[in-house]
Amino acid sequence: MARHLITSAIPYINGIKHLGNLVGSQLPADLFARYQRARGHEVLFLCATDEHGTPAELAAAKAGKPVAEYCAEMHEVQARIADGFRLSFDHFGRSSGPQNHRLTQHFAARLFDAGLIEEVVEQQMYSHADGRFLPDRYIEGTCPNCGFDSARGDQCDNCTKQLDPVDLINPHSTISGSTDLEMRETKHLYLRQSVMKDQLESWIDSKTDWPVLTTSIARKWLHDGDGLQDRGITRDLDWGIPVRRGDEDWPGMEGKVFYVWFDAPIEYIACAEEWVDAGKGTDWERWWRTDKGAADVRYTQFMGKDNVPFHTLTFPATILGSGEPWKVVDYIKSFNYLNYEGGQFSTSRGRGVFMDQALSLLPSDYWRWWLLSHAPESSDSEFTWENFQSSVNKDLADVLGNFVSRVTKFCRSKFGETVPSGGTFGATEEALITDLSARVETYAAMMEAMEVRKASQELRAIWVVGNEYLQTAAPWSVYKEDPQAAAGIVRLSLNLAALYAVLSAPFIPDAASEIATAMGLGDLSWPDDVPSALNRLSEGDSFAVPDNLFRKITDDELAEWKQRFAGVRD
Ligand SMILES: Nc1ncnc2c1ncn2[C@@H]1O[C@H](COP(=O)(O)OP(=O)(O)OP(=O)(O)O)[C@@H](O)[C@H]1O
Ligand SMILES: [Zn+2]
Repeated sequence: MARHLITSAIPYINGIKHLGNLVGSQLPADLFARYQRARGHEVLFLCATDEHGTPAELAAAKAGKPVAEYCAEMHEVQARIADGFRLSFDHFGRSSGPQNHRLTQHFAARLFDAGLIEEVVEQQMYSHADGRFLPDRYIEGTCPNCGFDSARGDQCDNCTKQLDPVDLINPHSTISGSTDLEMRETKHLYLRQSVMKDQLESWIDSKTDWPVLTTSIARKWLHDGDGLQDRGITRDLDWGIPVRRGDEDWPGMEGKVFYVWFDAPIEYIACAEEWVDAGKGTDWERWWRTDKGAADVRYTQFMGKDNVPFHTLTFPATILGSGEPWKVVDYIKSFNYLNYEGGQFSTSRGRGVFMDQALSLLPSDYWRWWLLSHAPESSDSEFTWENFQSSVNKDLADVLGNFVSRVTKFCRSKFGETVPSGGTFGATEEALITDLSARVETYAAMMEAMEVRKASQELRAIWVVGNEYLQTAAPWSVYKEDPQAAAGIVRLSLNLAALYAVLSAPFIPDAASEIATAMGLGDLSWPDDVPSALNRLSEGDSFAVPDNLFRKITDDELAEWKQRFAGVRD
């Protein structure tokens, strides 16, 4: 039995996530976790909300709530929606929890002792009207690069250039609108990533099996311009993890907090501690400390491309730089972007379909199937309502749903709701079993490799094979001449339905469990081989005809939804 630690990029707290966020991180991580559990492996699957930083403060201010209260509420909202999508986290934590405070302060102390943190006195924008510094998104102005007039202090949303507040032309405070700003001295901590460049580079070079998307982004940051830059890891903000050196004060850093990108990945570790503190596990270090039992853990991370630099460089620099035996990631599965109807999904602009809205239209399996089978792996992909309708109707309703419905209904009409006896396997059945054996092997290999689209294609092909078999074997015709032979075909087909439940569960867990329940399958453990899997239901076992598993999306619905989601969410 292998041990898999799996983390999804932690979703930011400032709103409900869109379908792009879901398919770029949590959903494929869930697919992999479900698959590894089905294979009998020990899995710890963690996710959390990412709660610090200026966007959280701004969103709370807009909602008229204290930021801590806002985050607590939004965490509950995100947790509930994650449940709705059947995301099978072992724990869904919070980066603002006390565990993460302690660990983040601990790492900062270790890095300081190792000479990897530098104290820098620098100039930052100070607003007289607001009586505070204006980091990141608290300041807006004209982009020096492209001329966009509402570029933020940390980045221009138009040209994506990373900015420093001091770069902005005609800057103003986003709190008060005031332009009465001045440059003031303030002290900040910098993580000396540049010192670790060679170590990080040879570590990245050793990852020859990683997606090119992951390693190419890491290399770009290692080499572009003057090479890997040191990064400011503190901010003049109230909301965040106070800058402390372990449990001691940090002279000169009073009133400052760590930057969100420093503490967010540390939450992957803190979340395991939260999992124990919540009474769900007993030993978190067994997953995270190689000196305390984590040496045999395989750690896989899932994320969208914009998160790659922090996971390939900043976070590894943090944990390697600590000099302590923390588990380092073994594989980073990254994704391109899912776009929406000819443009981008955007939380800030309310563009696209958001997770809560999706669930109000259709059950989660419909979305899970479409999103995973169109995952933006080798390039960006695009959600269109037409494509969604066509995939759902064809793959789920016409292929899988139809197969299960036809075979169970036919059996009930001729043999009743028990698996019929009699009949033998002929050449058609032998060919089917050979074909399926090869396909199931390919499917498993694709799941193992996290080739999400290819795995979905193979699963669909496995469903198609069943339909074709039923079409060729035609038990409804055979029955007229030879009911025994028809019984054999039906028994095999019922077993196929049961096998489909097992194989499909990582993608569409609700439908899979409906099929399994209808077939009287007690467990969804992975088959050792196809021939024995097709004997799981024996003669005389009872089954039920499941309710219509999937319904079709009508043209009227398509038109209505397309229009409803064309604008901007309020
Ligand atoms: N359009 C997209 N397609 C795929 N993955 C995405 C997309 N947008 C964001 N992601 C990924 O979603 C995960 C969660 O993102 P997060 O909550 O930080 O929002 P974000 O990146 O700020 O997105 P947005 O700006 O649209 O809110 C991250 O791993 C991110 O890389
Ligand atoms: Zn710009």
